[in-house]
Amino acid sequence: MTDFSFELLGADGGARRGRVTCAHGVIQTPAFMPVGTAATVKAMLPENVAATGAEIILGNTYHLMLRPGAERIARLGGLHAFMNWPGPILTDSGGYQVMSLSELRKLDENGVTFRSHIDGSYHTLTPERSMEIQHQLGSDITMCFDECPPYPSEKADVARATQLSMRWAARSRAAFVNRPGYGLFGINQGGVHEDLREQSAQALKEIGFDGYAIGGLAVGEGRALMFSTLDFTTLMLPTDKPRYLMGVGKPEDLVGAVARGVDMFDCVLPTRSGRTAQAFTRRGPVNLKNARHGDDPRPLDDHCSCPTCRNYSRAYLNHVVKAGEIIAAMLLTWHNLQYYQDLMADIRRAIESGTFAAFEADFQSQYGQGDI
Ligand SMILES: Nc1nc2cc3nc(NCCc4ccc(CCO)cc4)[nH]c3cc2c(=O)[nH]1
Ligand SMILES: [Zn+2]
Repeated sequence: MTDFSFELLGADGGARRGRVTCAHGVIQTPAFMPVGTAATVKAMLPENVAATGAEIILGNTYHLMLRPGAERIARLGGLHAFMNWPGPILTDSGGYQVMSLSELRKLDENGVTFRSHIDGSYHTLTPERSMEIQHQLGSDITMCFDECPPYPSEKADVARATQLSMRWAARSRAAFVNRPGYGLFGINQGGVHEDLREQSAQALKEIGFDGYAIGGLAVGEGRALMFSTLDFTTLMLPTDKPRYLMGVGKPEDLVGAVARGVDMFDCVLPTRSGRTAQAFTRRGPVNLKNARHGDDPRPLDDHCSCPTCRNYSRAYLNHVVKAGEIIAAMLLTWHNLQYYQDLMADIRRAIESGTFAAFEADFQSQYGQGDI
C-alpha cells in the first residue's frame, strides 16, 4: 500500500500545483471536493460525479453518526462501498456541524454534547470519538476535531476556542489509527487575528500532520477579510504539505485563494445552488427561474461539455425549474459540478504554464459581467 503523500509539482507566484496520493487514489491540486454530506452528492449518481472530473468528495462525521450510524456503515464495508464511491474521501470531524446544525447542550474540555437535529436524541463528540467514527467510515483524509468560533467573536473567545482546538488536535493525533495511505489533517484556527493564527500554526507543526486545513473562515467575515487573513496564514503553514481551506467557496473565492497558496477546497454551493435554480457560468451566476430564459434556445454555457449544456436549452431548464421537476436539480447540479471542475482544471493548467496571473485577471474581467 502506498503511503499518504503530497508532491509539490510547481508554483506560479503564490499559486501551487501539486498531487496528493492516498489509499483510494491520486488527487491533482488545486482541487475542489464536492460535498456528499449524507453519503450522497445530492441529485447525482457517483459515476456522474466522477465524470465531472471530481477525484475526491467530502463526507460528514456529524450527519453519518446520527444516520445511519458509523458502526452500521463499518459493518457494511465502510463509506466507499456503502455509497459506491471508489475514489478518495475526506470527512469533516463534526465540530463545525454541531455548532451550525444542532441544539448544543454542552461544550467543555472533553468535547461537545448535543441533541440530534433529526430526532432529538443525545450524542457526545470528543476528539477520540470523532477519530473512531472517521476510522469506521474508512476516510482517506481524517480531519481533527476542533471548535470553529462564530463570526464576529470577541478576540478573547477566539483565543479560547483556538487553544482548546490545539489541545483537541493533540488528542486527535494520539487517537488516530495510522495506516499507510490514510492521512490526518490539522485545522488552523485563530479567526482573523495574525498572532492567534501564528500560535495555532506553531502548535500544529509541533504535533505534525499530513496536511493543514485553514478553519474558522467562510463564517460570514466576507471576502476581503478572508483574503487578508489568508495573506498571512498560508505562509505560516508548511510548504511541503497540502493546505485545505474549509467551506470555500464561490468561483471568485477559489481563484483568489489559489493565488494565496491554497491547494484544496470544499463547498456546498454548486450542489445547493443546483437545487435552487442557480447555475454557474464563466460570465457569472444565472438564475434559471428568470422569465427571460423562457424562450431562449441556447445552452447554459456554450463552452461547457456537460450533458446539460450539450442536450438542453435554457428554455427547457426554465420550464423544469418552474415546474419543480426532479430533473431540474439533476441537470443544474451536474452542470455546476462540471463548471467547478473545469475551473479547477483551467487553474491547474495556468499554474503549469506559468500564466496564472493572466488567468486570474481574465477570470475577473469575464466573471460577474452578468449573463447575456
Ligand atoms: N472542522 C471544521 N469544519 C469547518 C467547515 C466550514 N465550512 C465553512 N463555511 C461554509 C460556508 C457556506 C455555507 C453554506 C453555503 C451555501 C449557501 O450559501 C456556502 C458556504 N467554514 C468552515 C470552518 C470549519 C472549521 O473551522 N472546522
Ligand atoms: Zn454545462
